[in-house]
Amino acid sequence: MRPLVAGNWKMNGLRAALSEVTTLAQMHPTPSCDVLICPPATLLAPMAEVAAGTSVAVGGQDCHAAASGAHTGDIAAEMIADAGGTAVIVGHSERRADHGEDDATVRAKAEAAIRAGLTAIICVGETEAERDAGRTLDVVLGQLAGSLPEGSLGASVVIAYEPVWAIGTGRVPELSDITEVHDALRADLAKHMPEAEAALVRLLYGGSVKPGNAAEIFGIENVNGGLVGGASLKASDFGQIVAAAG
Ligand SMILES: O=C(CO)COP(=O)(O)O
Repeated sequence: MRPLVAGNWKMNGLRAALSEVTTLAQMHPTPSCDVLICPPATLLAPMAEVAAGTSVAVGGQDCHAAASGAHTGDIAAEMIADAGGTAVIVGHSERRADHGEDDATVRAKAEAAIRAGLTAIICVGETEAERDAGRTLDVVLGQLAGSLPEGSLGASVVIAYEPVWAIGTGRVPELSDITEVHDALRADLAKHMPEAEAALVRLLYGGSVKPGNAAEIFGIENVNGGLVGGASLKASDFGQIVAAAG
């Protein structure tokens, strides 16, 4: 399966940062993975213009479930597509925590993404307390069951496993722990869609992915790429991570 290496810029990036995309595309004109950057909404359209015709695709970090309407401050999946985006992250733990998004909300957003023709990158992941209580698989598989739209096709969804305690902390699970969760996700997907579709779903790992650890993480069988935060902001770092997926 062709890996996907996605960068989540979170609430970082002014227009001057668009040059990072040009640099990244020059570093990797023909990467052996799909490359995606999800900038803040203000940069979606200009980044899509800069990235047009290059190896870099552009996506959103969140969308509303509705296609339009009285939802001040929100953006619709259709708007992301209209701005030139091809994917959107939904259910990131920062959205779940900061905005009280539950699985049903995340599912509705994923449905909206698919409706708009975007790839829905659905995030799941346990907190440190949940891991310490031995509940990692319960939590992650529960979020998967609750957040995945009914009848999803494998190519239209991506699952990102992001342990909350590994995000922005420099702490990464043992490779055996990542393996366990990704194997469980892969097996569980077949309960939610036909096996041929489940086999097409890419499973990303996210949480403190850096140039120095990307190759070993991407080497795990059911890890099909990464969702990268801090290390996606600079092409010099992100380009190394893209290379590690090759
Ligand atoms: O949350 C993440 C990506 O969505 C991971 O962030 P970091 O790579 O900064 O840990």
